[in-house]
Amino acid sequence: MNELILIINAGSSSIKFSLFEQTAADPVLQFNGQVDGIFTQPQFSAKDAAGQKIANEPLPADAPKSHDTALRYVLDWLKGHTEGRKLAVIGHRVVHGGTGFSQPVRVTPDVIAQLEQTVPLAPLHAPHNIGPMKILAGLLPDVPQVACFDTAFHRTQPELNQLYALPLELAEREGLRRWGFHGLSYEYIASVLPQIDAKAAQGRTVVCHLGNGASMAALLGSVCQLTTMGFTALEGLPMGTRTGTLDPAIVLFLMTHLKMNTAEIETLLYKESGLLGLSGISSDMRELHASNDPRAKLAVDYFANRIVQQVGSLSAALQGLDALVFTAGIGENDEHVRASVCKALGWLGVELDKGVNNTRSSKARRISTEASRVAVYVIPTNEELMIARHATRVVGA
Ligand SMILES: Nc1ncnc2c1ncn2[C@@H]1O[C@H](COP(=O)(O)OP(=O)(O)O)[C@@H](O)[C@H]1O
Ligand SMILES: CC(=O)OP(=O)(O)O
Ligand SMILES: [Mg+2]
Repeated sequence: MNELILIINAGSSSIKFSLFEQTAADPVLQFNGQVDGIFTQPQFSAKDAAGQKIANEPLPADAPKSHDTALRYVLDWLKGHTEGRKLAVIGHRVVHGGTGFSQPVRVTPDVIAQLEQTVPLAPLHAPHNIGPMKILAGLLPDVPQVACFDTAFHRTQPELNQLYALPLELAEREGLRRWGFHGLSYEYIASVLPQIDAKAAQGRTVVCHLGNGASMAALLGSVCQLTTMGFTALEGLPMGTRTGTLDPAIVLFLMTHLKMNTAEIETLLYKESGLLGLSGISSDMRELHASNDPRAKLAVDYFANRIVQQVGSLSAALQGLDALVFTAGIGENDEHVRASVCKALGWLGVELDKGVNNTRSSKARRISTEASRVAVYVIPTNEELMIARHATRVVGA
């Protein structure tokens, strides 16, 4: 029987996992699932390869609410579903590769020590990316682990698009550059685009990764030219609880005028702003659409407006636009956000097919009319498959 590949994609409030079987061709999915609401109401769910729900249960109420508890719950469940099967490799999504990593690497104690330096650069993610590596090294010391980085895909951006206008020596010494994130998602989209739209794959495509964290990337011939996130996953679009781009002088004002300290400002920028801060209601698009409160509408409108502005900026970097792709939680599921973005892009030749846009599906699909000058697609992302491909290659090498 073929060996298995386990993928862990730990987010700020969830741990997603996928189990693949190794084959001579692409890894084949067996199960996937997650524990979400880790700090609120931790809930475990899992699906089989056909997408059927095979588990959906709350974690024990008396267990500590932590990533550690969530990971152990996932591993226990997997044990019962992988009886007698050998695990060949474990792959991890790591949000920030810092200056040290621009390629997937085998996890060693030295790699973990280097990754620990990146915690201040990705406070919502890095601790939860590193934690599972340590737990799994203890539980399964013989299984190799591979770390795959969200920042790696963006190293192709032209130098001008990676720089900040800071003194060059300081920026170089401290790694103050526009790293970019969600690279595994963009890499997956770039890998399937040739089958969906060969012209766009060779041409100019803007991908909108709109999840709880949200960013956009301009791809020329599937190679990244510009992305909206920068030194950290705070720059660019507003997000569930993150501000997106701000005038940095606001931070100085908070420090000098309101006497806020670093921890308070970090909490404000990462956890209390974005859709949650604007609406005062929720970080979740579903709850905002369900609300009649004008502030819920304000938050949704603000989000869509920023996306439209970024399409302008990214299209300028590409000198035109052949295709626009929506992906991740909001991009794949939210027809309202897609419709308002596309409506505002009418001047660019975007024409949405409303019927297709409003039809729910988990498949990749074109949602623009045949006449639309820019082709618009919804393409479900698959960061886990991308990690499985990398992990297999790294341990095979
Ligand atoms: N059916 C839906 N309609 C609108 N938005 C949705 C829907 N399902 C999920 N979302 C949005 O997607 C977000 C989660 O996206 P996801 O890509 O899983 O984020 P992350 O990986 O950053 O946790 C939720 O916070 C919510 O805003
Ligand atoms: C980089 C980032 O924001 O990741 P996520 O969308 O998973 O929070
Ligand atoms: Mg995500």
